[in-house]
Amino acid sequence: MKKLFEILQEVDIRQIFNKRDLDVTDICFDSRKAKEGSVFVAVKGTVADGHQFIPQVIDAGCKCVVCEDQPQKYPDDVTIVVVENSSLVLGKMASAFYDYPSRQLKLLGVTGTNGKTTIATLLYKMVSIMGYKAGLFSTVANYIGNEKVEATHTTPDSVAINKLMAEMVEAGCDYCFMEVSSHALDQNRVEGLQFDGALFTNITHDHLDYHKTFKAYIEAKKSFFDNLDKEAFSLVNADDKNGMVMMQNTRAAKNTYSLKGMGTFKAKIIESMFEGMQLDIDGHEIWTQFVGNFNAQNLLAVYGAAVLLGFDKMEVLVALSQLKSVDGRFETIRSKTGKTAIVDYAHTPDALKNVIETINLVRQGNQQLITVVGAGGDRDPMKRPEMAKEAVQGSSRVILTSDNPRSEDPAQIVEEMMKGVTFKERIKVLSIVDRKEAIRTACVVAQPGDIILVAGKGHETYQEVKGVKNHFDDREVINEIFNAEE
Ligand SMILES: CC(=O)N[C@H]1[C@@H](OP(=O)(O)OP(=O)(O)OC[C@H]2O[C@@H](n3ccc(=O)[nH]c3=O)[C@H](O)[C@@H]2O)O[C@H](CO)[C@@H](O)[C@@H]1O[C@H](C)C(=O)N[C@@H](C)C(=O)N[C@H](CCC(=O)O)C(=O)O
Ligand SMILES: Nc1ncnc2c1ncn2[C@@H]1O[C@H](COP(=O)(O)OP(=O)(O)OP(=O)(O)O)[C@@H](O)[C@H]1O
Ligand SMILES: N[C@H](CCC[C@H](N)C(=O)O)C(=O)O
Ligand SMILES: [Mg+2]
Repeated sequence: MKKLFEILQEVDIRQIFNKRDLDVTDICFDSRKAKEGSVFVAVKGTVADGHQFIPQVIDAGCKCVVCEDQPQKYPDDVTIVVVENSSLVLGKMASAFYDYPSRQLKLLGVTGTNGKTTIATLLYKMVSIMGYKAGLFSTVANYIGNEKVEATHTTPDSVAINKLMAEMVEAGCDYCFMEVSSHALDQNRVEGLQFDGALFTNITHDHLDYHKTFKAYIEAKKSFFDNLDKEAFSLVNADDKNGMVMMQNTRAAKNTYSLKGMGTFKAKIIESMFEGMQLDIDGHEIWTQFVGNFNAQNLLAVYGAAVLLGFDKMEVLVALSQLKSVDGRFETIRSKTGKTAIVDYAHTPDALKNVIETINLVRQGNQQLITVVGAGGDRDPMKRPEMAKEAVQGSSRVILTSDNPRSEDPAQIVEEMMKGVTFKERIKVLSIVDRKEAIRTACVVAQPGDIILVAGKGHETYQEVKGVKNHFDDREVINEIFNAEE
């Protein structure tokens, strides 16, 4: 429990009505969860406006409301705090309520279209190998040390972040690694957190349904770097054409990583195989259990971030060579008959292109690549034809299927993907809307030695259809089919 004035300490208040020394038991921004003792923060969202629900929360017993527009009527025993921007204030209040946990941890945030989960998870695993306790916020799961906490978002809301981070501090974590999505940046979910470092991977086509323009999408990512303290470090991928843009207005120390040219941290791929690749990182050769140009970039980013966090370079390199692939990212399953399936979370055109290029780099001439891929419903529709185009260009055959259709008709999504396939290319494309059937067909068509890429859902263990999440796991489906093979 805290006093209201304590959690408002770092907040710019425009006006305050009634008393400040109220007891506060929790911070709430959803009227449906408000109770006596809650401070209700009215946030203008993408669908609704929290201000609409102020009468309801007062009825529920709330004695304090933080808002942008002063309500016309409210009882005398309710404190009204008027601020410029409620969602910014929500982050600051949440930090204060939980005793500023981000200031008690070494906190690194990772942003970019692809690679966030991979890099944040590998850093979390790496510092654990080196003997430190760490926390993780990721798409796949959150962790407090070894304790797994289910993730609902890539980056949760600011109250959930601070609550979990306080538990990390309580559990004795020294480090925290966090994926920072563009939605989170746009909605100020990380406001009030003190980052020691920020990392940028890349920016390519995604989420234009939300951000509308690519410029706005870049701006959202860039805001992360604009808001860093001068004691923090930034680390960006210099091989991405918007890498340097991220650091244009930052006060933080500027660092880059690059496989292609100059950079604070540099690496080269020496040899690639299915099982892994030999890398030269900063003049040292190491064997890693990852493949692909993008994974070389990810590993270099992990190395750079760890060094900037103060770890010994040689110790970092040793730990790097011990790291294994992340759940649902380039996960390999082999059949008794010699077929190889790869499950990967590539759900953007760029990720799909990269993963297919990687497979083509290590596949022998006589091995066919059969790609099974779909695109999510209620998400950026513009990426659909692009994803099909990438799949067709790099594969021997393609089966277009359903991902998470959500509220949409999956057959319609497949048709939209089909628009990216030219008439001439159609001969190598099949549409099978049922994902299980699509995977089964790919496995049947494949000959011993062939590779089946099942892309888009990675670690997911459900398929969301019309608001219902049905159990579905690409890896389970593949194992079942492979086990039934003679
Ligand atoms: C589009 C989007 O990002 N929406 C997020 C946003 O909700 P919103 O702005 O739409 O909320 P709203 O419904 O307009 O309501 C506005 C306010 O009124 C309140 N309200 C609403 C109804 C009511 O009865 N009472 C009430 O008080 C709401 O609690 C809210 O404070 O803020 C909520 C709280 O933080 C999020 O849970 C919610 O995530 C939705 C569920 C979501 O699916 N988000 C996805 C797209 C997302 O965030 N994805 C990224 C990953 C993307 C990637 O990189 O791949 C992520 O970080 O997970
Ligand atoms: N550095 C990278 N550049 C491009 N593609 C990548 C990179 N790293 C991983 N990928 C591809 O993108 C997919 C998703 O990777 P990852 O989960 O690490 O990204 P993410 O940024 O966390 O995605 P999300 O926004 O969905 O949380 C991987 O399965 C792989 O195909
Ligand atoms: N974080 C991404 C995940 C997409 C995964 C894909 N399987 C889908 O459901 O579209 C998003 O919300 O756009
Ligand atoms: Mg992620």
